[in-house]
Amino acid sequence: MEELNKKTVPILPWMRIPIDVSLYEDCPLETLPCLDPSSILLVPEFDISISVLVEFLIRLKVALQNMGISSLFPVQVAVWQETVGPSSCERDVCINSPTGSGKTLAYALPIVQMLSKRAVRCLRALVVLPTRDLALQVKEVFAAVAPAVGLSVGLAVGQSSIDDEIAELIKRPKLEAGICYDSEDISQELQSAVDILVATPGRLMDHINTTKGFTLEHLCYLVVDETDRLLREAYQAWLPTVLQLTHTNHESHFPCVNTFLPSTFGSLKTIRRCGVERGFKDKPYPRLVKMVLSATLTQDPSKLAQLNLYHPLFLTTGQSRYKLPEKLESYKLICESKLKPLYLVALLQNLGGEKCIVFTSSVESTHRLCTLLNFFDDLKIKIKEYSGLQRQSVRSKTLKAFREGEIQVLVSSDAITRGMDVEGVRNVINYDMPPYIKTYIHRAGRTARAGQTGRCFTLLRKVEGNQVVRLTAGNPSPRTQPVGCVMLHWFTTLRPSSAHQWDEKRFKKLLKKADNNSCPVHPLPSNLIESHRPVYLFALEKLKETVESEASWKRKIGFKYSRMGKGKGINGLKK
Ligand SMILES: Nc1ncnc2c1ncn2[C@@H]1O[C@H](COP(=O)(O)OP(=O)(O)OP(=O)(O)O)[C@@H](O)[C@H]1O
Repeated sequence: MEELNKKTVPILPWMRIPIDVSLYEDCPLETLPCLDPSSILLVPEFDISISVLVEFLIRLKVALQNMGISSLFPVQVAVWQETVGPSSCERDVCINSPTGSGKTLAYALPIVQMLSKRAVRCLRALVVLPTRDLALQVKEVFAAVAPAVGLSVGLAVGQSSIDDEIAELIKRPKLEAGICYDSEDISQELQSAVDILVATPGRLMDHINTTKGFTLEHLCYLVVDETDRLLREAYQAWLPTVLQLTHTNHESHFPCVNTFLPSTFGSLKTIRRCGVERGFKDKPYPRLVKMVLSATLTQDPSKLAQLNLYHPLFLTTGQSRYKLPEKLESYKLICESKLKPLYLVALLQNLGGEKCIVFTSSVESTHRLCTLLNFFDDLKIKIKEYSGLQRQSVRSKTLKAFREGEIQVLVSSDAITRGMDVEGVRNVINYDMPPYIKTYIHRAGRTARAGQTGRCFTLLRKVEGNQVVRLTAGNPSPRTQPVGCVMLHWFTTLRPSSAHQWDEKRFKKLLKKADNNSCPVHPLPSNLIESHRPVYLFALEKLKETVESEASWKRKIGFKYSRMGKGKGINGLKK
């Protein structure tokens, strides 16, 4: 169902009549409707004085300019027009827009603008993202614009202890000396310290279940970013829980919801109060507006049904379902399976130390490949791994160094790089061919962002038929085979089903699902490849020693490598 041909008509009727974002153009901030202070006189429904609002709009524009933004991108203009203004947000919004097209600001700016009219502080916007690094990235965007209009942004991702996080999110009443309040009474007085919360599902559920004073009853906006990824993972039923807690009627649309809600949930269950109490004049029940986004938004009705969307408005770019960034150039390199690392080294040298992300198919091969590459001292490129097997603190440190340019090459598996926005990434290399077009889109989308140019290289294995049969039939154990064979086993996943089909053929089929699918061969000078061969052989020997010593160390400390390696990393992320 997911890998539909690009010409397939969506099943859901509202997806068949989209708003085409490609018909919009960049819009300078000066001419953006409703960001111009004079335009607010046309919209007389505020809880704060007009003069304060005018001041806010001026400050919001300055905040955007301080971010280096002088005009809005097409998707941002389209979402702005559909969400801000007199007919604001009567419908939920689904956005399918290419990687790097500016989806974060597309929802952050309207939310901040709309909430600038609020009179009292309470949690009104919740943004959910699948990973901590992504949540941090999105929080930075909100933090750059929200304070300009007096809004406060919080983060719930488990980066700090739960107590520290609660202290940031909940404002406690000042206790008078000598008076000891009952904790139950205090909960009546507690108030949100933030207007906007950016969260990962796990930590969000912790606060819903246990944090006194944490409530979603005032929520006006729910953003589900990287929707297709979040819908794949149930994460303690976070979505039905949030929808139940924000539902305005006494009748639940989710009759089954109570069956999985934790027992502590009962005391926190709230019926959303009327709008006047929440600081919205003349609107009895400001509806919860949902915004869902992805570069590869699912069209699967059963998956989208989980969101319980209200008259959804579908914004997409162009006719094709899968769209690559306009200035992305795709190239392929075809080589023998056992020479892939050698080609990669030559390619990295060819790219001359430009910022680059190398994608592999698993956390294990990420680790091995990165270890191997670091034996090539001549490369003079700082290379680090970034994978779900690492602790969050290690990952964050690596990402920071990559952002700051101390590291030039990041070797990574898929799970944690979706949505990652690192300035100056000029190249993406698919060391292992992506299995799906969606994977290709999200990997390639780490470059050619925000209208910049970028290149995506894919290494394809030229496997001889008899070689495949020999290897797959024998299934050689890395322990008993000579180094060359061991490496071949480690660096290539030869599946019997693919024995008859070269990567090239499968890759061509995969790319056909995207609009701009031309992918010429990237030539590498053979002398460049050959010049690394002696070090390659040495590096393979060193890698073997390293892997063996790591394995014995893990055995010693009782590390259950096989359990971690099969399907999930230590943080529960799929490989
Ligand atoms: N109007 C703008 N002018 C200039 N730069 C912008 C503008 N809007 C966004 N950007 C920049 O574009 C980059 C990509 O934005 P963003 O991360 O929101 O893309 P995205 O569509 O969410 O991508 P992905 O699908 O990969 O998550 C960011 O570096 C952001 O700062």
